[in-house]
This record gives sequence, C-alpha cells and structure tokens, in this order.
Amino acid sequence: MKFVLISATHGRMTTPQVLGDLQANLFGGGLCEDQASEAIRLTFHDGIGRSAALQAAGMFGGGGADGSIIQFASVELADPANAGLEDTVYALKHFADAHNVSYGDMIQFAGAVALSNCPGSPRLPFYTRRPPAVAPAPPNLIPAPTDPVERVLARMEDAGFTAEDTVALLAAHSVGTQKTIDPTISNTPFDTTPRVFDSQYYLEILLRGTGYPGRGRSPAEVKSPLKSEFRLTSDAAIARHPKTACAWQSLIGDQDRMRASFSDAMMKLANQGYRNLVDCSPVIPSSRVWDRAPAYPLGKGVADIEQSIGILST
Ligand code: HEM
Ligand SMILES: [Ca+2]
Ligand SMILES: [Ca+2]
Repeated sequence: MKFVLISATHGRMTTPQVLGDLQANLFGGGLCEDQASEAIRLTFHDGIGRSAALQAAGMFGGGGADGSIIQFASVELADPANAGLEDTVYALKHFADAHNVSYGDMIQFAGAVALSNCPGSPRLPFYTRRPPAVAPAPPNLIPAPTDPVERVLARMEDAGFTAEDTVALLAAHSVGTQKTIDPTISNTPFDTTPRVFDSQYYLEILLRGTGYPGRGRSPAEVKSPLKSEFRLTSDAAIARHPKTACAWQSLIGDQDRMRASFSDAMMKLANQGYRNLVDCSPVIPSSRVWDRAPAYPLGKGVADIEQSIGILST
C-alpha cells in the first residue's frame, strides 16, 4: 500500500479538515481502492474486540471500537487475524496524531469516509469523542475464515450482533480483496465488482465453486466460480448455512435493504458500549449512486447456483 504524508500539521483541526487530509493523502483523492478497503476492514478488527462473555466472567471484555488496535498495535498486530492491516494502522495513527483525534474516532471516521468513496454504499452515521483505549483487546475475538459458521455466529453474538447483522456486515466483502491467504495472488477480489458496494457478492458466492484462482492450499479458501475470484471458507459456509441462508438470499435483489442493514449493523459496531458520543454525521460525504441489478458473470446462470433453501429463482 502506498500513501503520501504531507500533512504533518499539529493541533486540533476541524472534522472537514481531517476529511480533506484523508481523502487527499490516504485515499488517492477519494478512490474506492486498496486503502479504502483496508480502512473499512479495520473498523471491524477494532470494533469486534469486545466480549460480553468475558465481561460476565469478571474479566476485561475489551473496549470495542476504542482504537486499541492503534494504541496497542504491537500487541494486536501480532495476532495473525490482523495480518495485512499494519500499513493502515500506522497511517491512521499518523493522521490521528496530526489532527489530535482519538484513535477510536479516527478508525471509524476513516472507515465511513472510505466507504463513501465506493459507489452504491450507504452514508454511514459518524459519532465522535471516543475516549482513548485502556488496554489491548483480549485475544481470539476476531472471527477466522476457517471457523465453522456456528463459531462465527456465536462470537458475533457475544459482541452484540444477530445472525442477520453478521450477514449484513459481510456486504463489506463486496468491496474487498484478499492479500494474505494466498499471497501469490494478492489483491484477488471476493466479487467481480470490488470497487462497487453492490449485491454481486451475495449472488456470486452462491455459484458452484469450480477451481482456485491461485494455489488453493489454505483451509481458509474454497473453490470459487471464476479464475479471477477468491472465496473465503467462512463466506461460502455462511451463505449456505440454515441459520443464515435466508437472510443471505434476501439481500441479493434488494440493494436498498442491503445498504440499510449494513448501515444499522455498522452503527452498532462503531458505537456500542459508548455513552455521550456526539453526532457528527453531516460531515460524511454521500457516495455515487449505483443501482445496477446484480447479474450473473459471463458464462454463468441460474443452473450454476447452489442454494440450501429455494427462494432464488432468477
Ligand atoms: C465475520 C467474519 C469475517 C471473516 C472470517 C473475515 C475474514 C476476512 C479475510 C480472511 C480477509 C482477507 C484479508 C487479506 O488476506 O488481506 C478479509 C478481507 C476484508 N474484510 Fe473481512 N471477514 C469477516 C467480516 C468482515 C466484516 C464484518 C467487515 C467489515 C465491516 C469486513 C471487511 C473486510 C474488507 C473490507 C476486506 C478487504 C480488505 C482489502 O481489500 O484489503 N470483514 N476478511
Ligand atoms: Ca478495539
Ligand atoms: Ca462489489
């Protein structure tokens, strides 16, 4: 990942100035490219560090979207689940320090701005004034692509998310690529439109897998339908599991609902557990409208669909 740091200004600045700096110097002038995808992923890896079960057992449950992944980077980046996020963590630390913004605020702000660069995305709410993190997130709170569905759902529920929320949050993979599972084919996308927030991802994952885009040697990967597409084991399983298949298929033809349910779940991810945050949503830009209906990739059709429940007919 490349970014140019020309913003070594210190002292408190206003949110529109932070926006301008991020857009110009991290997101390439407002693009939905690599840096944007990584910033969106980081909102999850910081926010998911929160466990009701640990808290109930009298232990530290983690501070959620508290910026701990930046503040305690040396601890949290040692977790293999965070592989690939190093550059973004250090870049956002720089922007947060330069603008005197808390790390938790910076991560959620950058994620909302990054998402706004992707056509078709919802305009996320943004609240500010998260206090500094007090400790690193406890280990093993980030779902792994090799986790069985029940385990992913249980972990997500422990962090406050229903199975439907989890399905909705995975819309983020519509603007994502992999780099670390098979590094020999870094930047292979999860759908055919990785720079557009659309329901192609929900449709394409139901196509029968036919081969691997690269070496195909990781248990985190299963066969995908296209040579140019990467399929995570957990994504494929969640799309087909009885607890989540209906919610999954319901998002394919309804991009308005996909946007709304993603936005609601992201609000939980970003704000859960905080009181007294200040609504700063108007500063988040709107994305370019994208309403093209999802379509089968060339050479694929309904006969290639694998589904565990039969509601998909087109
Ligand atoms: C629930 C279980 C989830 C699992 C197991 C999972 C796993 C992964 C994995 C293995 C990658 C590839 C990383 C790499 O090799 O570079 C990835 C990428 C990504 N994930 Fe997830 N993820 C999950 C949920 C989420 C959620 C909830 C979000 C956001 C709200 C998210 C956002 C992203 C994005 C944007 C990327 C692409 C990053 C890039 O292009 O650099 N993921 N995810
Ligand atoms: Ca955290
Ligand atoms: Ca897409």
